Amino acid sequence: MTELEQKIEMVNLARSLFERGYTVGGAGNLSVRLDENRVLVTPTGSSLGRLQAERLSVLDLAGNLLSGDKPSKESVFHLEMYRKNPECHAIVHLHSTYLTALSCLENLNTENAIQAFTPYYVMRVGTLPVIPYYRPGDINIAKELGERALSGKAFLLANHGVVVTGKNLIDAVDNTEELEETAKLYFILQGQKIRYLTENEIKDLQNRGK
Ligand SMILES: O=C(CO)COP(=O)(O)O
Repeated sequence: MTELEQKIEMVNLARSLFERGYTVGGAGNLSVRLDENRVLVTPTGSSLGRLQAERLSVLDLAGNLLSGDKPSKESVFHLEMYRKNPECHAIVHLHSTYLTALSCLENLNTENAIQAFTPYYVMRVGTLPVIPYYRPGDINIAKELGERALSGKAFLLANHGVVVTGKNLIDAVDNTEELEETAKLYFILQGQKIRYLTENEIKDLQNRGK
C-alpha cells in the first residue's frame, strides 16, 4: 500500500468506527506503522468521524513530527509500543462504551479483565490485562504499555478505555470490535451463570491459531 492509500484507509476505518458509535466527540486515536521508522497517527483533538488524509500526523519513532497536524497526546504510548514490539503494526485506542464501563469497575482481575467465554475473543485477543489509572497522555501509560507490548494484543486502561494492536489497521480495528462486543456480552450476562471456556478448549483455539 502507498502512503496515501494508508492515509485514506485510516480516514475510512475511523469514520466507520465513529458512525457505528464506537467513539464520540474527539475521543480515541489510531496509528499505523508506515515503514521501519515512520508512523501515521490521528491528530490531537480530532473527531474520528471527520479526519482528513492530508492532515494526519506522520512521526518518526523518536516522536519528531515529519508532516501533518499536531499528533494525538497518546502518540507517546503508540510509539513506545512500536519501539518495543516490531510485530505491532497498528494500534487502536478507544473510549468505547462497554470496554470503558468495564475499565471503571473495582476489583478487576488485573492479569485478565475478561475470562474467555467465546472462541473469537480467544482467537482475536486472548487476554485483557489492566493498566492502572493515569491521566490521558501521561508518560506512565507509555511505560506500562511498553513493558507489556510483547506479551499481549489488548490492554484495558483503568477508568479510561482500551488499547488494541494488530498486524495492520484493519486487523487492529477487527480485534477492537470483537473485544467491545465481548465486553457488551459480559454486561448482558451479569447475574447469569456463564459457562466459561475450559482450559482445554482455550488451548485448542490457541493451537489452531498457530
Ligand atoms: O482519546 C484520547 C485521549 O485518551 C484523545 O486524545 P487525542 O485527541 O490527543 O488523540
